[in-house]
This record gives sequence, structure tokens and C-alpha cells, in this order.
Amino acid sequence: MYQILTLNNISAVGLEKFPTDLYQISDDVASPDAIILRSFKMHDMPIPASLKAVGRAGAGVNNIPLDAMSKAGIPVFNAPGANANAVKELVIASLFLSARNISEAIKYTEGLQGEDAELGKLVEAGKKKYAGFELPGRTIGVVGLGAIGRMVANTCVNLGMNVVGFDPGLTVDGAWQLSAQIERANSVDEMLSKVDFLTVHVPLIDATRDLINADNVQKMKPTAVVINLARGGIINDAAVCDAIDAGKLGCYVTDFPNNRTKQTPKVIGLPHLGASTGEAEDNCAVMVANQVRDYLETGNITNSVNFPNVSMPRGTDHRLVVCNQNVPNMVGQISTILADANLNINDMINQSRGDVAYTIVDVDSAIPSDVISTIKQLDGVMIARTIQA
Ligand SMILES: NC(=O)c1ccc[n+]([C@@H]2O[C@H](COP(=O)([O-])OP(=O)(O)OC[C@H]3O[C@@H](n4cnc5c(N)ncnc54)[C@H](O)[C@@H]3O)[C@@H](O)[C@H]2O)c1
Ligand SMILES: O=C(O)CC[C@@H](O)C(=O)O
Repeated sequence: MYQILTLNNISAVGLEKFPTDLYQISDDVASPDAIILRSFKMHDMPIPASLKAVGRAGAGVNNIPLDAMSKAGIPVFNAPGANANAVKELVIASLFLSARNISEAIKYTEGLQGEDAELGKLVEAGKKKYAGFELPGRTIGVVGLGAIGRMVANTCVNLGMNVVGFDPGLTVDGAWQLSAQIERANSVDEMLSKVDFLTVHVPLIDATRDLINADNVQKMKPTAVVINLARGGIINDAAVCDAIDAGKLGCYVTDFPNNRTKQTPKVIGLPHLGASTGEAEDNCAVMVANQVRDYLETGNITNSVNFPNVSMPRGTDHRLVVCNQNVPNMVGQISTILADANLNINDMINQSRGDVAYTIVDVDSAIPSDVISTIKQLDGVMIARTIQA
């Protein structure tokens, strides 16, 4: 039986992908073969020696110690694009929330007291404070044109907005999916003075920390709206709140509120709601469950964020998978050990990504455990395991 440890609530539709005759799933497993999680921070937890795979039922992987996982030979899978529509819809909601002052207006009406006739007068008297603006003709800057950014950018074009996009890592496939009306910027700073909205859709990494900060927030229009449904830390909250307090920025919508943002009027704080729809939770859970299951049962790798994508149809019933440091002569040494054990290779594939190399070998007969032990003892080998059909 494979043991799956869940560190967050995971959609049942996804967990049902693990057949009960092969898998036990629980939030209390001492020696898991795989971990499935959402936003649980794994940085401070010890990595179980039994662990073979981690499945992130979502997009961002900043809650997972990727370097440590790579060094231990553990692929981390995520669910690219599976929650993108949910986030896009909340970004579009954020445009309306901020442009029409909806959050403040609701607070106003909720605070009204008196008889209905009095309330009606207060409604009419108060509304001028919440007059807003419309979206057609306004300009939005989209930083990061991955799964979410592309959907946001295209929808904003359809809403009649001018869209400026920035993504130094934009793929050819990604570019094909973008409306031709989207203008390309060469940097974040280049777009700041022209945008009415700025929305970020990048991972939290060193290069994206404090993308909007005390220096460049000054370049924005005093009415501009910053939207951060990506991660806390990508926008420097103090800089943005200071700018709002000084009347130099219009509004900030964040999925990652803190005490600084809570103290600032014109900040709309949401409780990390971007991916919280039934559809997105199901999509993410199904995608990672299928990928983790495929890895455990066949060794094939799809949508790993730290391992190469590797897939080989089964040639025989006897499969060996090896993860090792990406250094010369590993495949040669593995093949020699198999040949010395009189094991005939039927098919083989080897791919690498950064410091990690990964090999799948199908051989004609059962692989004795001492052969696996010999391979595990090779310098640079992190993982070696057999998978019987
Ligand atoms: N609030 C939520 O619930 C929620 C939900 C999903 C995703 N997210 C966050 O949104 C992020 C993006 O998600 P996605 O699905 O679009 O991911 P993605 O991988 O499809 O897209 C990310 C894009 O960012 C680009 N990028 C990387 N560094 C950049 C930089 N310095 N400047 C500009 N672009 C850069 C990449 O080239 C890529 O195209 C995730 O990493 C996650 O942190 C949040
Ligand atoms: O799992 C969640 O609720 C949030 C996921 C989201 O932040 C992501 O990066 O996909």
C-alpha cells in the first residue's frame, strides 16, 4: 500500500483518484510515500525518509523547500493553470471593487442607522462619496503573463481596456495565447506612469520580491490601483500603504493582508481567496493526484517544478528509476551494474534539469534487491527504486 499524507484539506474529487486498494490517505501518516498539500509551509518540517513525491494542489510552490527536495531526489509537482480562471475572476472582481469603491460603500451602508425614510435620505446623501469610474479606455499593467496573467490580460482587452504586459520569460506558446492588442513593456518601471491598474501574476522568488517598492511606487498615478493576488512579499506593503496615506496612490487590493494593510483605508484585504472555488480546488487536486500517482506507479514525471518531464511507455514488467546528481558517467555506471547482473535493457530514457538527472530503465527480468543496493551506493545517486507492473 502507498501512504499519502495530506497537509491541507484536499478536494475529495482529487483524492478519489487514488484507488483504495493501493492507497491509504490520511492527515496523520508517519512514513508517507507522498505528501499532498496546498499552502501548508513545509520549510520547517523534517522530510520523512520514506518520501518519494510532493504534490502541490495549486500553482505557487514558495511554501515548499525545493532545494532540499531536489537534493533528496524528491520531485515536487504542481497544477499549472488549474486554478487560473478562479484567480482571473477575482482580479476582474477587484477591478470593479476598486473602481466603484464597493468595499467602502458597503461599509457605509452597513453603518447606517434609523427608520427606513431616514436611511433612504442617508443613502442618497452618502453616495457621492463613492462615485467611481468605468473600465473601457483605462490602462492595466499585467506583470507575469503565465496561466493567470494571460487570462487577465485577454479579459481586460474584452472589457475595452488598454493592456500593457511584462514577462521576461514569456513562452512562445504563451505569446500565441495573448490577444494581439496587448502592448509589450520591457520592464515593470516602464509601465508604471501609464497604468490605472497594476496586477501581478508572478511567483514569489528573489527576482520578484518588492517588485513595487518605495522607489518605483512614486512613478504611479495618484489614482492608480495595485492588485496583488499572487503572493505577499511581491508588493512591498509598507511602501504601498505609505503612498496611499500620502494621497499618492488610489487603492490596494491584496489577497495577503497584514496589520499594516489592515490599518490603511483604501486597502481591500481578502483572505487568500484567489483559488478558492470548488472548480479550482477540484481541478488542482485531480491534476496533482494523477501526476503523483503516475510517478509512484510508473516513474513518469509530468509537471514537476524541480525535475525534468520524463515519460516512457512500459516496455517490460520490470522498471528501475534512478535520480542522481547531474554529473558525467552516471548512466554508464548504472548500465554496467545492470549488465554485470545479467539484466538486459529493453528501453531507457535519461533527462536532466539543473543539478538533477533522472533515468527510467525497463529490463527483461526481475531486478534483485542487491542490484538496487549497489546502484544506491554510487556516488551522486539520491534515489533508486524498482517498480513492478
Ligand atoms: N491568490 C491565490 O490563491 C493564487 C492562486 C494561484 C496562483 N497564485 C500565485 O500566482 C502566481 C502565478 O500563477 P500562474 O498560474 O500564472 O503561474 P505561471 O507559472 O503560469 O506564470 C508565472 C509567470 O510569471 C513570469 N515571471 C517570472 N518572473 C517574472 C518577473 N520577474 N517579471 C515578470 N514575469 C515573471 C513567468 O515567466 C511566468 O510566465 C503563482 O506563483 C502563485 O504564487 C495565487
Ligand atoms: O490552495 C490555495 O488555497 C491557494 C493556492 C494558491 O495560492 C496557488 O498558488 O495556487
